Amino acid sequence: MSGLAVDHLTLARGGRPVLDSVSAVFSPGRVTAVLGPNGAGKSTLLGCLAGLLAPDAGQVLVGARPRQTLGMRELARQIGLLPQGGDVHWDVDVATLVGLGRYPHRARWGETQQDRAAVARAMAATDVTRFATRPMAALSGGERARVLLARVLAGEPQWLLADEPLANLDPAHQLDTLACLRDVARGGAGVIVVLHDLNHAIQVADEILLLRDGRTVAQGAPAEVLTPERIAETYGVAGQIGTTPGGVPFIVTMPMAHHA
Ligand SMILES: Nc1ncnc2c1ncn2[C@@H]1O[C@H](COP(=O)(O)OP(=O)(O)OP(=O)(O)O)[C@@H](O)[C@H]1O
Repeated sequence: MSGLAVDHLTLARGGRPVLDSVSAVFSPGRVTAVLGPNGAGKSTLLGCLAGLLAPDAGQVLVGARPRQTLGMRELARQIGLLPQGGDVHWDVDVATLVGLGRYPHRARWGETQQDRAAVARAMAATDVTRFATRPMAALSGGERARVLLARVLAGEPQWLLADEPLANLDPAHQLDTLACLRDVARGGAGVIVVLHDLNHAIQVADEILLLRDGRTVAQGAPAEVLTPERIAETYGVAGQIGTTPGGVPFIVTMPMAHHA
């Protein structure tokens, strides 16, 4: 499996340019965090990568192949998307919903042992096994969010695209989810995750793609990309970068005026 790439991707939505000649390469076995202010084009980029949005110009390459040469089923096996703020509004139990994530792999004669094992692994990784028989409507927002991640994980995609997967999660489950994304990458898949919290990004990411106004500001290692200057230029806030006594890097953001 080689990389996933966008090459001079350009797209207007509502008559306005939303992606403006964005080029980037994503690597298997690595977590890339996509960062940028509201409206920067992060979700639009994921939509293009997943084949939900067609660019006006430029292209998405899956391996070395233009995305449009892949059939729907092949694309669904290769790329799993967890959309932003996704939810379900029908009466379905957790195990059934997670099982739907196996759909691109399902053989004609039904569920295999491999399907059942992948569903069990995905539910364990997201800590939803104990909800297996519960209807989705009987779960909290954060619990439902974890089930939706489990559905994507069950498909064991080669590329996991997750758009703000930590929204609605408590701090412990946020960290669990970041660890889960790292595990997915350790297993060889490429992970592309949209995040807002810069601390989550530096914790989880091998690489950061920073967008603003539909353009790439920078792509590279977290320490190279998230400098105080870039944080100021991109977000309009002051960022102070430090390290805990245990060696964990952190970033504190504050209004520019409060920055000495
Ligand atoms: N369906 C749409 N029609 C018209 N414009 C859209 C549509 N969806 C998004 N946009 C616009 O495209 C731009 C990029 O949106 P996008 O959702 O990709 O941003 P984002 O970086 O993911 O933002 P956020 O952090 O707020 O989720 C925004 O200015 C948005 O208003």
